[in-house]
Amino acid sequence: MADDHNHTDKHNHAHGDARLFGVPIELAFAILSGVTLAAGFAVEKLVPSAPDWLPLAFYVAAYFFGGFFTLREAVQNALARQFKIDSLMLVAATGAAILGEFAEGALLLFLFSLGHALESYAMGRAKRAIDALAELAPDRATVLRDGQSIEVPVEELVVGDVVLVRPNERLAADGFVIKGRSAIDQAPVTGESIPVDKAPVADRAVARAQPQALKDDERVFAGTINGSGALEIEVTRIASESTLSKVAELVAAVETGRSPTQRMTDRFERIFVPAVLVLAVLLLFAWVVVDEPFRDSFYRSMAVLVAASPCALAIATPSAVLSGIGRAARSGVLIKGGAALEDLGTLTAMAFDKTGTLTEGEPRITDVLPVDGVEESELLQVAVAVEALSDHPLAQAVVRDGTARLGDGPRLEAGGLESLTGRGVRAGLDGETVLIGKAEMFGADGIAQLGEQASALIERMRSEGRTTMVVRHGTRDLGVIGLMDTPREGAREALAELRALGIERMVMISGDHTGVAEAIAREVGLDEARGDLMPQDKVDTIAALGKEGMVAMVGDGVNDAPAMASATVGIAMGAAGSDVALETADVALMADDLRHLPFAVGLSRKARSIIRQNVYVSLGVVALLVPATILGLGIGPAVIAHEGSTLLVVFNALRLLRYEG
Ligand SMILES: Nc1ncnc2c1ncn2[C@@H]1O[C@H](COP(=O)(O)OP(=O)(O)OP(=O)(O)O)[C@@H](O)[C@H]1O
Ligand SMILES: [Zn+2]
Repeated sequence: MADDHNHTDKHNHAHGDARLFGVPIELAFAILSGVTLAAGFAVEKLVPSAPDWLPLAFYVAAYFFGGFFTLREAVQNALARQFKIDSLMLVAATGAAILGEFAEGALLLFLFSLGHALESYAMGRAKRAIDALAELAPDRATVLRDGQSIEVPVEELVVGDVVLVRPNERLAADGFVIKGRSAIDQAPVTGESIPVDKAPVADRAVARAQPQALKDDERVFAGTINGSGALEIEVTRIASESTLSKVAELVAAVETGRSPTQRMTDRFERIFVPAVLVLAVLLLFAWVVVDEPFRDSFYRSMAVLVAASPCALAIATPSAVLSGIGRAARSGVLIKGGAALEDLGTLTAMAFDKTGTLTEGEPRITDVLPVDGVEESELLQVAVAVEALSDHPLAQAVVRDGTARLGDGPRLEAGGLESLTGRGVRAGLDGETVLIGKAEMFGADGIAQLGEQASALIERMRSEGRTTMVVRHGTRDLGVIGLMDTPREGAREALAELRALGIERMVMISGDHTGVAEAIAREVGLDEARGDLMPQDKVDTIAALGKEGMVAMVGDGVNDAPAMASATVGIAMGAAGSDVALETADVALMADDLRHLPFAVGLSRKARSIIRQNVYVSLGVVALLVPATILGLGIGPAVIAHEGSTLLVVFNALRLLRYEG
């Protein structure tokens, strides 16, 4: 009795796009069934002189058109060793025919097929909202090859091609800008409402070698819309691997059946459906108990089957999940499945990574404080030489700003970098060891204590909210470097909105010093910050929060993967630039914008409430209809109520496509 819930999927796959007289073929058949039924009925009632076989022929035609797709599906299900209670409609219709009630049976099949055709159509709308994503990128691109500009289909683009983008044209490929400036509307991919300014990369070879390190103002995406400047871009990904096609692929593959509500309804159906079958069989023998002909008992039994068929319940959740995910994708929020969608709406706590999540992730050097007897240039030279080997965001900042401060001074060469996770780095320089990292790294694990002066400098800078690192060469502390990252624009606003939505507990978790973490937390309006956490401590913190309720971990998805995995929902930011983030997170915000978070939570809340309404309506209708049919309600009204509730549920779910936050 498996897989009742994916029956609409089958509808769409089995007879997806076929059309007859311009309408979907399933709907056309349903209408033909209605027309032939009406004709048969008219002939039977209005033309007494007509031969008996004439209305019968019309009814048989109505049976054919009304039953065709249901029969085909029943056969397909049977071959796949599955059973759907819908198939019993055929039993009921056959029964009616055997009893000579052709008009009644044809009415049953007509209404049933009409309802299901409309249901498929409505579900198709939610699906089309998703498929439309992939079609945002143009089919053709203008490329520069051997000095000539030629137009090629996007499938023929290769990595390294130079694509010309005219003003106001849609981009055909992911890549980076090599010539020209323009503001690009990235809404189709990232959901950002304001166009993003783009400029050429400084060094093409570097950009080509490390496309994942491209900055927001260099990187461009297929499917986005160019502004008023002409651009030349170098392609970094072939069309089928563009961010847009990945998103479309991930969304299309979304598992609608695994949400908490869906699991509950599946369990319910596993008990309910056999119970209905038993009841129907018992009712066949009603004539033994009450004084009535067998045909009345049979008719009642069929009516009960129709009434009890839980089609609306089966589609209650998938329809809402599909619509919700489609709507989210349109705003640059990728929600991977029904479970993520529903969980997102029940969150009570959220943990945030600091760097790159609540802050811009572009720290700058604010202070360079050598100890007495050391020159600033020596401190910087050593720091730059070692950090050049590390890819930590702090290291990149030290290299960038340090080099700028050093000007044309001599450069040193370090080697043998080893990173001490969550604390700092170690490398060799001039035959001696260099240690760079947070103060807590010193005085443990066989690393000598910090000198007095360095400790004092650290204290002072931390009280000002600076991220600090000590530089030691051999046995000498050279000094301290202070850095500062700016809070992300919109972070404060987003957190306030989340609080208003009822996320009671919001905590920053950071590997940085607690004092620094607290300073940033205050700036963005978070009331709780935990610092000095090693990766494992972050996982433990999430687990502890998880004991109190549903918790999400918001990070960049790259080095927070373990913490994200231990949360109920792992949310990655800036996923448009990172495949890892896109693939590992449960929810991916394509843009680097926290303001999409309240939108996602709000949408999920709405989805949950729609799912709840749908479940109540489906169960409510069945609960009313079953006793009503036992007491004598006819098959016709039962089918109308059955199909009506199914359609109500699907159209209710489609409201999510119009959600505006
Ligand atoms: N390459 C490095 N150079 C200097 N210090 C480093 C380096 N790597 C790590 N550290 C120190 O270790 C601390 C923790 O680093 P880690 O990468 O675990 O931080 P994080 O938790 O990812 O950062 P955040 O909480 O700021 O997002 C940093 O704040 C820094 O003091
Ligand atoms: Zn149905």
